[in-house]
Amino acid sequence: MMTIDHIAVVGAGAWGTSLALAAHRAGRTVTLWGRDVAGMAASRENAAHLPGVRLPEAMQVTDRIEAVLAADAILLATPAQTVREVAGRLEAIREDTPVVLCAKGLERGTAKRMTEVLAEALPPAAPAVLSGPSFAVDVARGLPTAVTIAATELKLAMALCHALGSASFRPYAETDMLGVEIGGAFKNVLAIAAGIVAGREFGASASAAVIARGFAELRRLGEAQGALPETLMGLSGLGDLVLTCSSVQSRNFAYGHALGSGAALPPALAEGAATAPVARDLARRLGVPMPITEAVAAILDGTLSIDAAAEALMLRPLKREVD
Ligand SMILES: NC(=O)C1=CN([C@@H]2O[C@H](COP(=O)(O)OP(=O)(O)OC[C@H]3O[C@@H](n4cnc5c(N)ncnc54)[C@H](OP(=O)(O)O)[C@@H]3O)[C@@H](O)[C@H]2O)C=CC1
Ligand SMILES: O=C(CO)COP(=O)(O)O
Repeated sequence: MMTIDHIAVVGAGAWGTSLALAAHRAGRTVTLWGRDVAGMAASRENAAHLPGVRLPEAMQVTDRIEAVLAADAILLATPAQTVREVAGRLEAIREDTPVVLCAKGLERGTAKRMTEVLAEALPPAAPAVLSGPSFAVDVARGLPTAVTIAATELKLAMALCHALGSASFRPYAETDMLGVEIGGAFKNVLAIAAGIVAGREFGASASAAVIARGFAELRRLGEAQGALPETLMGLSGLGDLVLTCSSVQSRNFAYGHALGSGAALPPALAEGAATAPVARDLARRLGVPMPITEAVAAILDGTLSIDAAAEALMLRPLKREVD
């Protein structure tokens, strides 16, 4: 079996730092790269994103991209809209170096998935995707977490699972990269919808309806592109949807909650805000009905009020549930 000993993580935000800790706990040699990490390297703490979590001395924290290039596998954990630029900086990697995409989003402007972006920006990479219900702070603290790692070749996905798995971090291998990517990107849009529902105090029944009908949209969008239903019902689809639609710990949910309650929008990253209009346009192109996504995109661009969106969703023509 392919052996992965040295793991480099590109992106020293909440997720990149947590994944570096997971790799360290799994016994790997770990390099964490960030663009402004001198303070973190000295203090052994990511004070901005994971205060109070100590980084082990054995973990190399660096702003030198050359330190990443020799790794056996690279986890790319910067936000979705930066993946093209950041991947481009890795052009000197060895042919077929596994590059694991950890961002959850679609690229603005192109509507491309992260694997499509990587194929264009870094052709020598062997792509993989890591996604699933996993708050960075839970992973950083070593709380039990399960995710999916997908690659076209099962043996690469399995090698990555072996490299990252530990008693607190359990990856499952998968070959349906497309399904895993769609689940991870699209659940953020639905988490904003669920946040809006909670912030506007539409009630617990409405929250459950958004999760179930939102999942119907996720499934339709995924299947229209060839994703497997089992993947969409797995950790990266249904699993992450349930997590982020039910916790204010989710930045996407918190963003929606602020919209719904009229509070100031939080400054933290909410990937779903960029993905919503992209997913809406993609769905229209594919002829897939996605009314909740349409509503979120319209609320975000200011063309529809929350109350008008809720009324329009409730008064859509009555239909069979499974259609
Ligand atoms: N946080 C979580 O619980 C989880 C997050 N994810 C996904 O991981 C991705 C990253 O999220 P997360 O880590 O939480 O976000 P954060 O906001 O915590 O961190 C983003 C990091 O990316 C860095 N960054 C941004 N732009 C660039 C760039 N152009 N070049 C280099 N570095 C850059 C930032 O650097 P700087 O500090 O210098 O600005 C920052 O360190 C998202 O797609 C998210 O959906 C997935 C699962 C869980
Ligand atoms: O993807 C996540 C958990 O699986 C994190 O969600 P947020 O980006 O909404 O915080």
